[in-house]
Amino acid sequence: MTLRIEIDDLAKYFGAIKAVDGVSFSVSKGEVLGFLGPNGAGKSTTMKMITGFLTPTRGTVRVCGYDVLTDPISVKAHLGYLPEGAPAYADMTPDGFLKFIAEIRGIKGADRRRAVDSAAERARITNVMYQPIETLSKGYKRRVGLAQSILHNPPVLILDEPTDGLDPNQKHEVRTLINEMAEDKAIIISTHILEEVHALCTRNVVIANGKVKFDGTPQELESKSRYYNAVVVNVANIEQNAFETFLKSLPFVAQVEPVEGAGFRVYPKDGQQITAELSEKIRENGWSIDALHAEAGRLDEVFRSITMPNTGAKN
Ligand SMILES: Nc1ncnc2c1ncn2[C@@H]1O[C@H](COP(=O)(O)OP(=O)(O)OP(=O)(O)O)[C@@H](O)[C@H]1O
Repeated sequence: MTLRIEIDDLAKYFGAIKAVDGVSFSVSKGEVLGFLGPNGAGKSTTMKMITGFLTPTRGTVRVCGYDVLTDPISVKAHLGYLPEGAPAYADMTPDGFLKFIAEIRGIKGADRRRAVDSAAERARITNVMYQPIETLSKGYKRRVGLAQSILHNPPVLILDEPTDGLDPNQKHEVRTLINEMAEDKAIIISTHILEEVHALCTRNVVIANGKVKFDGTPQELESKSRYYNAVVVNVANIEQNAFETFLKSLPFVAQVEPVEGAGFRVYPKDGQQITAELSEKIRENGWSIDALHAEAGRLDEVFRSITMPNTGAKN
């Protein structure tokens, strides 16, 4: 495992606001770290400190072994950063903007053309290269930002909500691009989208109120949800009260609650998978199943259970 990003006791205070308060984690080559948390948790502030755009109040950041405070130029050379929102320089074309960024990064001559063409191709923007950025759709603007971040083929990528504002097809394309790049880079992405946690991330760090609340795999994260492996089930040819009693009598069921117009939500004992067993028991009774599906976890609900463990949510 090659450590590419090392963050130790990182903090940023804005007056009395502790935006980031003692965050530590590291990211290795081949990892895509999903950096998650509710609004105002401190994600963007952390990313800005990793990329050298904000000076920490306390703590250290090392990128490929270079300290962001003492060696900011080496850090910037080794990382690509997609900030929130759209690129500045709205009156430039993507071609002009990318050439300009290449120039700043010291990429010249034939190398510059090659770097611009390759980044444009990977970010799928070759068809809009000569159109002013301000006239592009939100999705294309986002992809121009992404092209900028990978222009110098950096070993480390920091992407702040890379799929924000994209339609489902564009989201899919950007996720594919990130997956393509994942093998030989260390990547941090911030996101609000649970689907992305599964589609992209090998590991997740959740922060809230500037502190790390969780560091683990996507599966471990999802298991924090009270809906983890819960099943919603409805049958046609049995009276509802009798069906509820039957469900509660099953040995692998912890809890049953009615779902408005859709039967019952069944919570498993010990978070186990119960879909197959449950459908078998129902069929044994000769009832026909109208609906039976595992509950999809919800990221906001997972955040709640991690950050507010005393509200009845699972912890
Ligand atoms: N320049 C600043 N001056 C004062 N407070 C700030 C500044 N930047 C951020 N904050 C505060 O720091 C906290 C963390 O903000 P940050 O933008 O890092 O959160 P976030 O997790 O990225 O949120 P979101 O998901 O909404 O983008 C918030 O309370 C925010 O208001």
